[in-house]
Amino acid sequence: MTSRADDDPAAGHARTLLRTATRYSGSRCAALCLVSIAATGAGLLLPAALGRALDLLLAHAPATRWVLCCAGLVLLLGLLDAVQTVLTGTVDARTTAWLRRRLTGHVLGAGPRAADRFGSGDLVARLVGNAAEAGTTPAARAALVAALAGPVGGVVALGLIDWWLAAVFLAGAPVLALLLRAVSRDTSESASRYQRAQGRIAAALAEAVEGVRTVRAAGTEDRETARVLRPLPDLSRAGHRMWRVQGRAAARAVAVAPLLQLAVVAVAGVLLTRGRFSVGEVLASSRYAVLATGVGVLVGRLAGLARARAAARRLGEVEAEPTTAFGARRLPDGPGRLELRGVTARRGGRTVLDGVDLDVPGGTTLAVVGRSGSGKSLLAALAGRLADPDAGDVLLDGVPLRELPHDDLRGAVGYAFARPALLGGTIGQALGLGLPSPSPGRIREAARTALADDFVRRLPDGYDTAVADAPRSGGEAQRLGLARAFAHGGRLLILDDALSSLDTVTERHITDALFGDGPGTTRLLVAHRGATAACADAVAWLDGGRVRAVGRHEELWRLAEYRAVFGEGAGPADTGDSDVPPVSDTRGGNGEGHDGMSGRIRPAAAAGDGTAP
Ligand SMILES: Nc1ncnc2c1ncn2[C@@H]1O[C@H](COP(=O)(O)OP(=O)(O)OP(=O)(O)O)[C@@H](O)[C@H]1O
Repeated sequence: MTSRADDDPAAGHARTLLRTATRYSGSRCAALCLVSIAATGAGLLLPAALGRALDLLLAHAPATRWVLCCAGLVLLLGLLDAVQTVLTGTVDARTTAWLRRRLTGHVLGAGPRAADRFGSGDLVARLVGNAAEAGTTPAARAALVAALAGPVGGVVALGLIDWWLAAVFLAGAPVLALLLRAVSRDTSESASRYQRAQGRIAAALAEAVEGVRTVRAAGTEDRETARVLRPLPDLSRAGHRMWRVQGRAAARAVAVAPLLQLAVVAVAGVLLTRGRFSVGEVLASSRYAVLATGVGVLVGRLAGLARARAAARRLGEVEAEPTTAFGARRLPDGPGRLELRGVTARRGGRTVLDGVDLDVPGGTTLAVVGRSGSGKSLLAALAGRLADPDAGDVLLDGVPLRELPHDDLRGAVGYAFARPALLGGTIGQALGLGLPSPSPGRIREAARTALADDFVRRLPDGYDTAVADAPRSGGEAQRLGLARAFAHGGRLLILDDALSSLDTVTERHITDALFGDGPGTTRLLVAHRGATAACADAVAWLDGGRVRAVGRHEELWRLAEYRAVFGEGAGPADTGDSDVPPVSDTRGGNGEGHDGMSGRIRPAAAAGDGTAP
């Protein structure tokens, strides 16, 4: 038998999230519940005290005690209301903060997958807007319990005065119950649609802001505005429906409740004429009838709770996205040997990498080349476990990356990207990101290697300049990204197109420094330029999801199709033979390495299709 959580994982996650969040604000929630119920109790006592005081006053009997009692209850109600307001605010704030912390950690733990699935704008809408709405759930539940206690207490009080009064009320109660059920269901549905439309607007807005230069260049501001706001009619329909549901419920309540109150007062009047009731009891009955039919408050509370739960469900969808699990196997000492064994990765329903095998000995540099979309960045992401393959394994010094603990893995692998995101308050902090104790000396040394030190020192506050106040070109940003990767260190350095915006002289300087830094680091380099590939010990040429060949750049350069990857036509070096040597041919005569690189970088036996194209 499957549970509801199995049927709808997002709803299951939403329930767990709300349960844990409620526990987090547990004592305040309990206090809020008690205060709300106490306020309802005081509200229930007031009519009885009022009735009693009125009877005594009409009978010219001493009524001071009861009048004081009424005044005390009114004061207490005011006080409890104030405490309730403060507690509701703090519970909402704490729960929202907890949800945002939890979801932010989860999104970052899930990696690029969450951003790919939801889009950054929608994620922001969920973590900011929906978290705030979902954060009201514990307080809304407490308020609902108290709001329910009012009508229930009212009916009980009517029954205590005379069972006829309760019977008259209960005869009409099913209509009210149906009304409330419809409010809860319809509001929940409309709130989900409303929040989804909000998310779509946020996602489109984030895209438009990111691409604002393209939009300006194309002169399509109006069209883009229309695209961003396309979900508005949907949003408006859902919003109107929400108000209609509440309005209709309130109108029905207005029609039904006074009828029930009138019926109760009529019965109380009959009992008064028969001498069974005093005037005070008639007053109390009419007040309790109003309390018992207090559906207006309930409608508001139920609608609020339905909106909060719809928002929590959207958070549950994010929470359902699995995070990366890490192992406990320690990384042994080693040179940084990287192995890909039968690595297959699918994206967008397409197999981008299909059973790739590579073996990169420690301390060597492998350049990965291939046409645009051939899977170079994906391979780089798999090599440092920014993503997991759908099949096969990636190993560092003999240990599958999946089995490594988070800190061992991140400490061992450094990354630089084509468009590095600089995170941190100052440039110095951004360069030391991820280091347990970033020393200024280490950061400066790394910046010098990346040829970034000069322009950083020219900034108003040098390394202490706020990232937001440090204008930088694409090449300067890349040099900062490289500096961060160099400062990070580690036995494996992955440069995913991280040199593409550098001028050729700067690139030459950096590659010289990079490849001359001794045998301590293994490097995987996504390269678009022949000059970059030429610096590497070997090149892995990706084509059609496979490693077409591995060899030194100058060796592969003899092949016209290889040259075509770099946009070069057939030249004097062209042998006229378009056949790619099988992988085994590229290894050289000893069957291990290639062209003097024996045993250094080689595809595993099955790597590459090994056939002529
Ligand atoms: N999240 C994703 N969803 C769908 N397809 C994806 C996703 N990520 C990558 N792809 C596809 O996988 C293929 C390989 O992408 P990748 O970025 O690795 O190529 P690349 O060789 O680095 O290209 P380039 O040289 O243009 O940077 C591309 O066709 C790309 O569209």
